[in-house]
This record gives sequence, structure tokens and C-alpha cells, in this order.
Amino acid sequence: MFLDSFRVESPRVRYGASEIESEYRYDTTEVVPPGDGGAGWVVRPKSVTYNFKTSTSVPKLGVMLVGWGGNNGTTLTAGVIANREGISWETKEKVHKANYFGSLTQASTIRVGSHNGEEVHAPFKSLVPMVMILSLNFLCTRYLTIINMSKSMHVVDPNAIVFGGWDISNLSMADAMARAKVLDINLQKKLRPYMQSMMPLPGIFNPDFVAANQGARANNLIQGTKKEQVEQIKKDIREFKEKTKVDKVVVLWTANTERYSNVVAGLNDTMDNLMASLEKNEAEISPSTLYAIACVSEGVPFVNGSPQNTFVTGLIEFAINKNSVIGGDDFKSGQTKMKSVLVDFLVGAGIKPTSIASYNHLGNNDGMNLSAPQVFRSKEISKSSVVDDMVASNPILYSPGEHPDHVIVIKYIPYVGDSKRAMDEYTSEIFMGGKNTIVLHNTCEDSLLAAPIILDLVLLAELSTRIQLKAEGQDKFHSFHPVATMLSYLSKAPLVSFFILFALVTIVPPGTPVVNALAKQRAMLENILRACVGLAPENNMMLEHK
Ligand SMILES: NC(=O)c1ccc[n+]([C@@H]2O[C@H](COP(=O)([O-])OP(=O)(O)OC[C@H]3O[C@@H](n4cnc5c(N)ncnc54)[C@H](O)[C@@H]3O)[C@@H](O)[C@H]2O)c1
Ligand SMILES: O=P([O-])([O-])O[C@@H]1[C@@H](O)[C@H](O)[C@@H](O)[C@H](O)[C@@H]1O
Repeated sequence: MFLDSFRVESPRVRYGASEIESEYRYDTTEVVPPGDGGAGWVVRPKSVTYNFKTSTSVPKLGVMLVGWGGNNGTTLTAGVIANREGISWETKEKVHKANYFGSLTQASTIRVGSHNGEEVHAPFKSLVPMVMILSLNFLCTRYLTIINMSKSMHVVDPNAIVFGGWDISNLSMADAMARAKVLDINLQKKLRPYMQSMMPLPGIFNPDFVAANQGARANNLIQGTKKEQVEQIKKDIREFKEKTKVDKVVVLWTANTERYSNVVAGLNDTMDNLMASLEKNEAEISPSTLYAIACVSEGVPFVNGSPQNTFVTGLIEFAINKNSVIGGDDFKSGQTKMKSVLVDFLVGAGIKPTSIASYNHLGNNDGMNLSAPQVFRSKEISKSSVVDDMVASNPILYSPGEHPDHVIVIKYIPYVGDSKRAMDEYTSEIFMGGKNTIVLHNTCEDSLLAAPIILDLVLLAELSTRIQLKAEGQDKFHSFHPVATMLSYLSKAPLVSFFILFALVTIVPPGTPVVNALAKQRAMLENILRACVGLAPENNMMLEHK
């Protein structure tokens, strides 16, 4: 059974004119070390009541992409237009219709319960109001549903998302889409009229942070000092907002992977040092950090879709100080997403992965940029850190300091273009000295995996700014912590707040654990949104059927 939308009927949930309020009992545990009596460690169940307030004033959303003219940026823009206009196109197989497959918010469902023994599901996006993009055929065929949904979900105008952004290449989005060679040509032909007038704003470029081969496309640049570049980005954001009349803007980095920035005491380790370095036009501040400084200054959420350390500690402190959302890093789209499922399954089943070899080759511009060793290193870090938490969770399998051999290889082969070929080999120790080797081969257009993930990132980043919460004992509602750990399901290397800071509103909790297991990340996100409407976490116990 499937519901297009639903309302929660509970004394602890109130649907107001402009917000949903819920009272939620958060059941958790505290682990207590041996007491004076030496009775050993104990685990105490603990319940904390939280109040949530979710604004239902869903905005007309502007999304500004850094790297808009890239494979991902053009593919996402094209996909949203195709869905919004209900475009279909012919290939040798069949007539295709636009869809949002691969988007958690647009194409996945949640279990809301059961009715007469039948499981009941609803769209993930029906949990709380978020910016929706309604396709033309959905609008036409499900008009009554929309009327009902709009009453309960404050669904926004299908033109809710307005795209814009920056690129160091001056191609129009139509020409950049053609350059990307991701989408079928018959679809591209139908989209060209919508995209040929979309022009990227000049970007901040520093050849020291990317592969030398990227210089050839750099013909659309902001000149001046780093501070002047930051001021230009801030001006661009304001002018975009004014011109498009959007209510909110989210900025997302889908530009090239950069080499890591050196984090140096006195340079970028604190907010004050970072700002002072900006004034001094310090060379070691990367373009991505400059965009992030501009966004935090404007209070605009900034999401990093690439693996570099854009969020140096000084930037994180700045974001906390301004209470401005930052999130990332590196879209979790294919090989790593699979790894965060497979290793979680193996370790969770008491099987010991001992060697993981992850190889892939691709021929797009991303792959060409990654052919530079210092740039590849950023990606190698994000792709290999994904198993650390799972390995650390099971000392029955792994001795202290022991971990699987883990190798990441990425090669650039122009001929295959955006069609990434990933090959993985997982060898594990099993019962009584046995060995098990799993080999995977995974081929697809990398940008068709990443584009829906970018959509989810910007929608969830926007949603997170409309949620306020208050734990029992706190006298004021406050936002989530600016470091948006809610986005971890979509990131290879989830950004967490790893140091204690006295922020303006809240004391940042001690180091937030990094969780990479995909199922846990999805459950965390779904359960937080369920809490916003007073629903218990999905525990899969089904006691009523036991
Ligand atoms: N499945 C995926 O595609 C995937 C998964 C995870 C991460 N990523 C990351 O996403 C990013 C984009 O991937 P892509 O395939 O679209 O790459 P791409 O090279 O096609 O696009 C990047 C775009 O950014 C532009 N650019 C580079 N530096 C810029 C700057 N400083 N300011 C503005 N524009 C700039 C380039 O001109 C290019 O158009 C890469 O960093 C990649 O590693 C991609
Ligand atoms: O998401 P994932 O498939 O693990 O990792 C991908 C890499 O395998 C690919 O080589 C790179 O170009 C993409 O940017 C992405 O990072």
C-alpha cells in the first residue's frame, strides 16, 4: 500500500499555519565506567525529550553551483528542466521519460506503518515539507493529489529551483552539456533552447590547486586579490538573489577536485588567522575556501561535493561563529557508496575483510584533473577513509591498529568519457581459516549518479535551515549545528565538528563520531525527519507480528 502523503495524528504533533511542532522522546543510552564499588561498566537507558519546530514556509530556492559548466552541473540542470517540462526523448531502446532515479528525496520511500497486515509506504519527501520539483506529467496526471499534498505539505511552485553559478570556462550550459557528452543526443537537442542562454559567472581560479591540464579551459576568471575575489562572489550571490527573486540560495561546489590546503598555525587554523591571511592575500588559501568564506559571510549554506579540505579549521570556526551551514565532503555516488554497504555487511556479519582493492578508470574532465598526483591524493583520502569506523567497531575481528589492506587506483582513459568503469576486489577471512573473495564490476555515467545526489544535498541543506530544536532543560530553540552532519549519507568523507567551541548559540558537543555505514546514515536522516513529525524511529521490530 502506498500513500502520496500523510499527516500524523498525535497529541504530540501540531500542524500550525506556518510550522509543524513536535514533542519527541529521544531514547538513547549512556555508558558509565566502573563505580567506586568496581562493579564494572554499565549501560543505562536514557530518555531526553526534544521539541522540534519545522517551518513549512518552503522557499523559492536558488541553487548556485561552483563548476556549473561541468559534467555534474550541466547534467543536474538538464535533468531538472527535463523533469519540470515533462520532456521525453527517443533512443534505440525506447522512448524515455524524465525521472529522478538516484535521488533519495525524490525517488525513495519510507515505511509509515501497516494496515490490515499490509506494509504502508510513502515518499521520503512526504516526511516534512521540502522544495519539490513537480514534473509536468505529475502535475497533469495527479492534480487532485497535488491539491491534497499542497494542503499538507505546502508544495512550492514547480519552478522552485532556479539554477545559476560560476565556471572558469565561459561556455553556455547548452554547449557545456554538449562538451560533457553525458546525456543522449536527442535529449540534448530538446534541452538546448532552455540552456543556451544560461551563462556561468566568472570563477576564482588558482592553477596551483588543480592539475596543469585544467588551465586550457580557464577563460572566465575573476581577477584581483583574494579579498577582492571573495567580495565579487558575495556580490554575485546578492545580485543573483535580486535578479531571480528567489527566497533562499544554496551554494554547492561541483568544480574540480583541489589538492589539500596546508593547514598552518597562524595562517588558516583559526577564524581570525584565516581572515588576516585573506587580508594579506596569502597564496595558500584555495579557491574553494574563498567561495566558502563568501558564502559563510552571506549566511548562505555551502556544500562541498569534492574531497579537498575546503573547510580548514579556521573556516569551520567562522561558520560556527556565523551559524551558517557548511557540509560535505565529496559526493558518495558509486564505488565508495557500494563499499560503505559491503564492508558494513561483512563486518556486521562477523566476516573479516582483509584486503580491498578499488580500481576505476574514466575519461571525463574530472578524471583528467585527477591524473595529477597531488589532486588524486585528495580523492584517495576520501575514498579510503570510508571503512575506518566499521573496522574500529569490531575488535573481535581486528586487533588494535589492525585494518584491511586498502588500495585506491584511478586512471584516466579519455575514450570511455563519463562512463566510469569501477572494478573492486574484496578478500575476507571466514570460518576456520577460509577465505572469500568478492569481485565487483560497475559501469555507468558518473554524472548520472552524482546529479541526483547534488539535488538531495541542496534540498536537505535548505531543509536543515528550517528546523529548530530544543532539548529538555534548554530554554531556547536553536538550529542544528552549522556543520551539517545530516548530509553524511551523501558524502564519502562526512564533515563533522571535531573540536569543542563556544559558539554564539550552543556549546559544540565534543567530537561527533564519523559514521560511514550507508544504512546507518540513511536511518539517521530518516529518523531525524520522522522526529520532526513526532514519529518514532523505524526499528524494524514488527513485534505485533512476532
Ligand atoms: N560521480 C561523480 O561525478 C563524482 C562523485 C564524487 C565527487 N565528484 C566531484 O565532483 C566534481 C565535479 O565533477 P565533474 O565530473 O562535474 O567534473 P568536471 O571537470 O566536468 O566539472 C568541473 C567544472 O568546474 C569548473 N571549475 C573548475 N575550477 C573552478 C573554479 N575554481 N571555479 C569555478 N568553476 C571551476 C570546470 O571548468 C568544470 O566545468 C569533481 O571534483 C569530482 O571529483 C564527482
Ligand atoms: O563516488 P565513487 O564512485 O566512489 O568515486 C568516484 C571515483 O571513483 C571517480 O574516479 C571520480 O572521478 C569521481 O569523482 C568519484 O569520486
